[in-house]
Amino acid sequence: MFGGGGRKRRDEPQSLSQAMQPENPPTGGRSNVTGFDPEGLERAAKAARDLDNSRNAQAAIELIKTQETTKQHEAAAKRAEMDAYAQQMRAQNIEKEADEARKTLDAQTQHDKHRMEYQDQLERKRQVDMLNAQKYMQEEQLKKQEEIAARQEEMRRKTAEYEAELRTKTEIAKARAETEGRIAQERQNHDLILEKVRLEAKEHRDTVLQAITDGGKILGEGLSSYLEDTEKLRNTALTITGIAVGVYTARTSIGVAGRFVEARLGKPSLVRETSRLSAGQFLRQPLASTQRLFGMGRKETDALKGIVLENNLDTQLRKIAVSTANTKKNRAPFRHLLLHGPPGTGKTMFARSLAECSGLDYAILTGGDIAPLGRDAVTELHKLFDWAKTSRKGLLVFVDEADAFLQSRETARISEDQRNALNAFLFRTGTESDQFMVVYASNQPSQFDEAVMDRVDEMVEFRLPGEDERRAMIALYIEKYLLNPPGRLTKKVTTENIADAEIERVVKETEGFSGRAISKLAIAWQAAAYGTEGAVLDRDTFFTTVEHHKKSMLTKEEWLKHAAERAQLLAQDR
Ligand SMILES: Nc1ncnc2c1ncn2[C@@H]1O[C@H](COP(=O)(O)OP(=O)(O)OP(=O)(O)O)[C@@H](O)[C@H]1O
Repeated sequence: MFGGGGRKRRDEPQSLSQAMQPENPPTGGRSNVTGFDPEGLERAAKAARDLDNSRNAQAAIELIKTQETTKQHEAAAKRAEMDAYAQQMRAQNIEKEADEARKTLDAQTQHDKHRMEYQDQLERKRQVDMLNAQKYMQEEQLKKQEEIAARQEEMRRKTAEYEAELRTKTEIAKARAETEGRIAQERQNHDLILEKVRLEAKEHRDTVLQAITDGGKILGEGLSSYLEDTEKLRNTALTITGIAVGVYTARTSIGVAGRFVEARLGKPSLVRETSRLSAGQFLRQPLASTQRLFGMGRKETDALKGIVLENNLDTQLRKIAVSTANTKKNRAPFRHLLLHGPPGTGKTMFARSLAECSGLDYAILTGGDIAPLGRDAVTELHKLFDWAKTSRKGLLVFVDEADAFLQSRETARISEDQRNALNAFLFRTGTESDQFMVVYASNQPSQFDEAVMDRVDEMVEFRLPGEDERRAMIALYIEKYLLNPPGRLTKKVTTENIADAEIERVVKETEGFSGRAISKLAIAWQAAAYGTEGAVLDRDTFFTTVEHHKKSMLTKEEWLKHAAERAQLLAQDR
């Protein structure tokens, strides 16, 4: 190609014989010095010459050339193949590299994710630690404040004692000085005083003698005229009898009032409401109170009056009421009850009614009142049970929201004071008693301490009212607040276009309502009616009020849900 077209190269042999010609032909014939035998070469040269001279030499050369070209083409094809192969390999390499890069990126992303998660965990942990530290600091602070308060109280007490002691000493010294002074003076004035006394005695004697003389004279005259007048005699007898009766009544009343004042003063602060008579009540309703005191009033016999319950629960509660009344009659030990279920389902109502029907007094306390009492809670609880023991009739102690106070000592985080209060409560309720029965009410009884659970003899579950119960409750409260409101002065409500179909619709719409919610709904109907001229409740207002109530209930539920979630998160963080 580079040799100038088809020109032959300078050293290229022109023929086969040339090609076979030895370059340096041996000069000295057959030499055996190197062991090389030239004869073969000569024969080959001769053969080549023969070939040159042959007619087919040119064709043979052409053939060789053609073969050579073919080989060159083959080599080129091979090269192209190799190039293609190299290309393919390069493409594969690129793909591999991309693959590797992707994997590296994935690994990097994963690593970053783990790092972020770890950082997040660290951050959470840091916050939890911070919260714990803050809590610890607050507790420490509180402890310190309590210690300071205790120290101050101690100092105040000591100062007061010291002051009292000083005051006493001063008083004694003053009294002594005064007495001594008076004695000295008395001694000095002795004669004068003697004279004065003598004169006073004489004067007194004269006055008395004169008075007796005058009195005798008047009395003699008066008595004789009085005895002669029978009208006056009868009047006198009546007056004396009246005075005697008055004195006797006053003495008895003072005794009774005294007993009530004592009872009132002794009422423990933990008791929020009680059926035991108080002095205030006695003064406000003397007649009713006296009747109650001596058990003269009309006694309720139906423990479930005004309480709407599903059939099974109704039966269970009636049995409890009968057995409690018999327990009291037979002076057997009372059984303790646990009433559990959602708020506003009638637990308190039943406890009150149970006490009334079984002839017991009742006292209502709330679990939430115990914690704020701090270390005084123990004393107050002892006071409560001591007071319970003084009840003549026997006392039903109703502990509302009991879970707030009787939480498990194992799981719940309760303070030392609460723990002591719980222990005091357990101590006082540990043995059977025929003086008081405890009725616990709770929305979350699962949080109770094991020992409290152990003290419960019977458990009763109150559920949200079903359709039938809601129907009965709506009827009950429509009667109570709209058609026949209690009290002579309360105005009756006139309903317009409200019949069974409307009530039925409300029964459906109030699904999920508690007894309390239904009674509040009836009160809202009443309020809406009182807002009109003539106290009328029409159909539209009837349903709008229900709608409004439902919305409020949903909002409340939302809030409660959020509060529960927040509490859960807090608990997790802890
Ligand atoms: N079963 C019911 N039948 C009739 N009225 C009911 C019933 N349940 C609740 N109510 C009404 O709801 C009011 C509140 O009921 P109660 O105080 O007995 O509920 P509770 O279960 O003790 O609630 P909490 O757990 O909040 O103390 C009652 O005064 C009454 O008007």
